[in-house]
Amino acid sequence: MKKMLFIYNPQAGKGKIKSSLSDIIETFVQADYEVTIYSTKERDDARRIAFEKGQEYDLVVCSGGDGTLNEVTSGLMKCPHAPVIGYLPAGTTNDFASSMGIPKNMVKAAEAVVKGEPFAYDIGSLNERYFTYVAGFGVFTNVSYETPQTTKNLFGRAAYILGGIMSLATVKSYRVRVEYDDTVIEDELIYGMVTNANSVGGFKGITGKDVGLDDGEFEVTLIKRPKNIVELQHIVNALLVRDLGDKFIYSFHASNLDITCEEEVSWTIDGEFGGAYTHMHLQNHQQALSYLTTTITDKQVIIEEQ
Ligand SMILES: Nc1ncnc2c1ncn2[C@@H]1O[C@H](COP(=O)(O)OP(=O)(O)OP(=O)(O)O)[C@@H](O)[C@H]1O
Repeated sequence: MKKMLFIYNPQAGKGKIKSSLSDIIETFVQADYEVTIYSTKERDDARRIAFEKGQEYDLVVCSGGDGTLNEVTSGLMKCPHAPVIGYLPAGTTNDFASSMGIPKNMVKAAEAVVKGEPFAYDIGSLNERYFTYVAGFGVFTNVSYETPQTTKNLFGRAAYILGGIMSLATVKSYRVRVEYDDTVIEDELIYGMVTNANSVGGFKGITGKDVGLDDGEFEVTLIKRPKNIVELQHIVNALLVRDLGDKFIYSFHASNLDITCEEEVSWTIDGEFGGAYTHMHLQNHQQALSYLTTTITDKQVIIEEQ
């Protein structure tokens, strides 16, 4: 029998897993897995258990929101021989699941795990921290982690959007130097996003075209500081129509980038607080971990509406 470690966050997404837990376990058992179950009790539990125990299993499946997925990813990135990963999304926005075509229904996601093929996916790092699909700073980025879990659970996705609008009232900017390949950008920015995803904050297509989840490159989106409300409105409109070629937006691909700023820049990583730094090195670890999916094959990315 193949051995599976199943790590789940019972609190994620209004405790969504509770009603389907027995169907999920049955799906795994019917597929001949010997399942060890770990229910997380607090922050960092999922990272620790994935790091300490992950290598003893053929497969690690995790269930939770982006925070739990980030913890399992971070734990397994420290393992010399990481097993394949399965993911059952239970959070609020589930951007990673959208990008990977993983069903939002948890039992269907469990079926996709047992039927799925491994897809070798790029993992990012920001200094010492790993991220699965997004590292960002500036306006919009506090939306997720400054929204308390209870509020997220009550209002779900609307809380993310509302938080974004509220934070526009006090737009903070950062004078930064960004270096990648042979290019240097020095500018005042209100927002920066380094992604390996098709969907961020529940918005599909916001990271640009030609997104390869296994190509060793991030998509980078930087937004310049608007001088007045008209320019701000112009930027919001450009984002709504996904016009990343706008004059206020830098949009490019890079494998590595260095960002420096005289003041500390607070980051969000996969929707949780990711630390504050003056020197930031972002690196793409190409195809570092494999995730099971039924919808991405032969390096072709198919985006499915669910
Ligand atoms: N039993 C628990 N009680 C409270 N918090 C937990 C528990 N287990 C894990 N956590 C922490 O809760 C945080 C948020 O969890 P997660 O992201 O999985 O769910 P979510 O917030 O509902 O989803 P999303 O972030 O996609 O909205 C994680 O950082 C995780 O470490």
